[in-house]
Amino acid sequence: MTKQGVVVPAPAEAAVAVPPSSAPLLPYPPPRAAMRKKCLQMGPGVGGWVESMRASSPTHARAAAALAAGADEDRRAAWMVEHPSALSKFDQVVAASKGKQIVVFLDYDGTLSPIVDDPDAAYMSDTMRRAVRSVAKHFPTAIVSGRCRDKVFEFVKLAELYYAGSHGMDIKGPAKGSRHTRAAKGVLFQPASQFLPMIEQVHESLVEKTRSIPGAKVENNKFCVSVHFRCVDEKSWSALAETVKSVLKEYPKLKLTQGRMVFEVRPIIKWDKGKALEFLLESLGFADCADVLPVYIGDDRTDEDAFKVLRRRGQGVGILVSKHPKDTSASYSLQEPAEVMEFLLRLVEWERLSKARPKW
Ligand SMILES: O=P(O)(O)OC[C@H]1O[C@H](O[C@H]2O[C@H](CO)[C@@H](O)[C@H](O)[C@H]2O)[C@H](O)[C@@H](O)[C@@H]1O
Repeated sequence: MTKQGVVVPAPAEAAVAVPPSSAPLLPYPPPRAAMRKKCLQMGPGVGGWVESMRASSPTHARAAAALAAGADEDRRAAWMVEHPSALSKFDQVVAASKGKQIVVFLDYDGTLSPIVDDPDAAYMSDTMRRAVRSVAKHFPTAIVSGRCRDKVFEFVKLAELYYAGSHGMDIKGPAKGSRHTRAAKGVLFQPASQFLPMIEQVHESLVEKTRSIPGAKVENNKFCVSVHFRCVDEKSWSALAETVKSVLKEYPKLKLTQGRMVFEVRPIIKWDKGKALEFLLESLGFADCADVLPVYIGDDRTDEDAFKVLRRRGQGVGILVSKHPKDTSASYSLQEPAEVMEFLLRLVEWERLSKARPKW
């Protein structure tokens, strides 16, 4: 690794299952569900990948739910006890922030924008943008996304936020200062910069090799590459998995993880959304600080790295956006982006009111 901006060597990340911690992280958290790491490394054969692709498909989730409607209801109710709605438990969530600075971390796809077939058309609504802008007026706020940083900025269009693109491998401070953040125009951290030429290469190769698979879409996210299969016929999934696997054989310094109907090709450095969260807290002056409450909202497997960091620090609120029960290290849940917006607006309103309240 070169010295500039790079502090992380590139050892292979072990695909070990993380044992669930039984220790409570917040004074109030609901018990944590057992966590199973679902990161796909080079290990599983194509069969395992296809099984995992199926598991991430909403059609399959619905079919499974229809088959076991009763059992599913029970499962969901039990899951909601462990991961209650951050809206219905709003008072509990904000009670944890007493005397602390809230810092807000937001994933983009599936959290601020609804999931759509075309990744280039995953627009955020103006009302959501207004909600995020209001949040940023009151709290330091960061967008943490798997997307290329420039691309996610094009969608969000708010200069007062921190942005961590490429799953946290490309971090930039706000171009415009706010009451909570001073403008920190430059790039703050790019731990995978030496992988840029390799990512370019693998992107080209994946585009070329998947061309014959209808619906496959390869997206260059600068320090990582996404291979989408949302629009690929299920009959071609194993061909796609086989193709991706064969391309990656040539790149032992890259690893494969899976998101929502997408393969994510990433450098094997030990850097993820969780590390980005810690880096940003440090940049904001909250390293090893008890007076901060990070609130992280995300919907994807890659957001689990951030939820785990909050668990480990025993500090903060992890909120998973999901309609269905999922293994997660988050403490709370919200069903969809519309609920995320409601939560953000309530947070702003609560902050306004608490400032207006006399301090006895
Ligand atoms: O970390 P995120 O901001 O959630 O980014 C993760 C991936 O999001 C995008 O893909 C997902 O959203 C698309 C648009 O709704 C959808 O078509 C796709 O199936 C989802 O996986 C983005 O296109 C990827 O590059 C990101 O890695």
